Amino acid sequence: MEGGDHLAHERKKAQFDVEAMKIVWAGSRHAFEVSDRISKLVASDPAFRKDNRPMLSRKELFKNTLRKAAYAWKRIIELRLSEEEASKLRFYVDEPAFTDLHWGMFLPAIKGQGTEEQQQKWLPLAYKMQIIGCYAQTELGHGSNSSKWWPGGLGKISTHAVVYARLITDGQDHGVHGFIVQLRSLDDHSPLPGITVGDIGMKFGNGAYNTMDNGVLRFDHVRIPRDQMLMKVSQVSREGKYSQSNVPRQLVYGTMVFVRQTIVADASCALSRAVCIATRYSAVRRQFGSQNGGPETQVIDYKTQQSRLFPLLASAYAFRFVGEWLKWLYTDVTQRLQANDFSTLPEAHACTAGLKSLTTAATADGIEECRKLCGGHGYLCSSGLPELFAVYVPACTYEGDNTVLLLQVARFLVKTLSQLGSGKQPVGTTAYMGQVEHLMQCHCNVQKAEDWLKPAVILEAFEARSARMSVACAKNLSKFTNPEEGFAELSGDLVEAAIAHCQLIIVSKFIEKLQQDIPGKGVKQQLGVLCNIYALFLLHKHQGDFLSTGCITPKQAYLANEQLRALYSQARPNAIALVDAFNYTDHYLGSILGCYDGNVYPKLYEAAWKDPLNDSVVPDGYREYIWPMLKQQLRTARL
Ligand SMILES: CCCCCCCC/C=C\CCCCCCCCCCCCCCCC(=O)SCCNC(=O)CCNC(=O)[C@H](O)C(C)(C)COP(=O)(O)OP(=O)(O)OC[C@H]1O[C@@H](n2cnc3c(N)ncnc32)[C@H](O)[C@@H]1OP(=O)(O)O
Ligand SMILES: Cc1cc2nc3c(=O)[nH]c(=O)nc-3n(C[C@H](O)[C@H](O)[C@H](O)COP(=O)(O)OP(=O)(O)OC[C@H]3O[C@@H](n4cnc5c(N)ncnc54)[C@H](O)[C@@H]3O)c2cc1C
Repeated sequence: MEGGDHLAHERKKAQFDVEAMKIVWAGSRHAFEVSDRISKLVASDPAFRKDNRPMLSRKELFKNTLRKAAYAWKRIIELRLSEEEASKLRFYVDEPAFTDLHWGMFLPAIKGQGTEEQQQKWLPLAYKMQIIGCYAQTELGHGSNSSKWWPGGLGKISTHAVVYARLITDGQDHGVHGFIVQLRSLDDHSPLPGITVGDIGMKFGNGAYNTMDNGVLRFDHVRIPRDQMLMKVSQVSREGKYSQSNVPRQLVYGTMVFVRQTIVADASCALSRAVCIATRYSAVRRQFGSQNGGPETQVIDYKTQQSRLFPLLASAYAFRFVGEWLKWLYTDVTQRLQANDFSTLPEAHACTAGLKSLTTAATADGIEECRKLCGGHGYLCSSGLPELFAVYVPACTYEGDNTVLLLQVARFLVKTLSQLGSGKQPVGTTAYMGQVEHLMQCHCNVQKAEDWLKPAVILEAFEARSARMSVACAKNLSKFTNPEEGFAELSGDLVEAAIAHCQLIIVSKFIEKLQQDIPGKGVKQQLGVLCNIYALFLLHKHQGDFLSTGCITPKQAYLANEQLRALYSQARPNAIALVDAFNYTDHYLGSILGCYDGNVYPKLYEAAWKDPLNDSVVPDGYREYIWPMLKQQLRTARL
């Protein structure tokens, strides 16, 4: 079967308005229109070709990224793109570059930690890209103060960096502060005196994150002008006197709150991309199961395929909505900070850290699962999945190792519980802790499988599990005379309690989304199915927690699984339409297996012949190495 839409029969099965779902996914009609327009702009411009990335050497790859970045910037200026449009352009160009750190961390660090005066001096230069900055926090060896190691953009391109270093005045160590440091000459790009800087070397996977110049940086007696210390949080006077503003010191880490929030939104994009590929391919692929000489079974109809794929589809939507909410939370906390209200900063930190950890871990695992769901073809670069995995997986490490971040959440939970005694009522995502007495003894009253479809039932089960796990940790911690020793000893349990809390946040935000007015035929109903799949999949996966804390009975766990199977059957006819709703172009997906028309096999065949190895019938090296070997064996055989 050549040409045409090979997935048309699947698209006809949809029980909801796909166009309306596209708007829900994008966040608003305006966001959809911007995204749609920019994705087509990028897809139709050959300058943004990316299918050759895995074939290029590091130097070619990097130069190509510089070309794309310069070209993208030129187009942004020519087309007078807004900030929203420019960041969509970056998204669809789909290539990590030094510009990410410039726009995503260098600029926000100056905005968040610089004084008005500092912002006036540096931001215009940065906005016009007359200087290029990076974010230099991580060290080669922890606390060694020897070398910065890892900052993206540092290796070869940045002219400036926000460097995090200890401030010592009059022999007194005031802790870590941010400093704007010029690294390279603006004339010939050579490192300034006393500065050693370079790339740290090739990273995991071909193409992938190797478009980025992660760098190493050393200073030898480098003098930083006093007014280049970011001074919103604390200051050093001309006389060398150190003082602090009336704001919490934690604001020094504010850039991380911002970036972690964007990483959660990105997780839904990376996961939905992998899921789109695996879902379309699962509908195209037929394997075994033919009856009475009919066609073989589409692999998407195997229950095992559904039980691996549909929770990932549901997770992509769940991460989308929690990402939307997190953006709102971040905007809210930023407005409060501007009004000197710092009360919600700890919660914003805990939410961004915990959700970054959960969503990136699930997305990295999910991409790999999608590769397996595509069988052997998933391992081909032309499936798009190997590069997606390689480029995505460091998200589990950068912006804070995921386990370290969960420990931050655990500290926040323990602190919240300890404050209950003093009558402080928890708010926001920890409000449920205010009902801790009820949650410690409540009984789930599910009696039949459909009872698991009630949002209140699901919420109470997740709240009770989270509260009971946190309370158990707090009780165990109180047995230690040294709290830090206790925290270290119980860190495994604390991480699990933090995971339970963050899963509750994601489930509850999905449920809240469904309480909104959602237009479009069948759209809300499909989202309801996905929400229940997400919650019951988690419940099934973590049933050990739910059972051991006594939140549900074994019979109720069994009923949850029964309901989950029924939900998979409901999702099945809508699966292709649910991934179409992401509105990804074939260029962005970068995958033959996931192409919109499902015409997979001719495209795979054609792509194979484009591989450089197939440029000649006899490969380079044959004459040199193989032919003499064959000749030798022929001679031996004749003897
Ligand atoms: C080719 C095409 C190009 C196209 C171009 C087009 C042009 C583009 C135009 C527009 C484009 C726009 C694009 C934008 C793209 C954006 C993408 C951004 C991508 C970013 C990629 C990310 C790269 C990665 C960067 C990094 O990794 S940076 C390094 C990050 N490091 C960490 O995260 C370290 C983790 N460790 C911690 O977080 C530790 O907590 C700490 C901060 C190091 C502190 O540790 P310490 O031990 O000193 O303290 P703690 O005990 O941990 O905490 C003390 C108290 O502070 C509280 N706390 C901690 N952290 C925070 C925080 N972040 N916020 C608030 N509070 C915090 C903590 O709770 C403690 O409180 P207490 O009350 O208990 O005392
Ligand atoms: C692709 C990429 C891009 C990056 N970009 C930048 C950048 O632009 N700027 C920048 O400054 N940095 C950047 N980084 C560095 C990144 O932020 C760090 O790698 C990350 O914060 C983890 O720190 P680490 O490497 O020191 O890991 P470590 O802290 O050494 O972690 C190693 C292991 O120890 C465990 N561990 C560590 N501490 C604890 C603890 N307290 N309790 C329990 N377990 C613990 C961790 O869970 C992990 O398993 C980047 C990293 C990568 C991979």
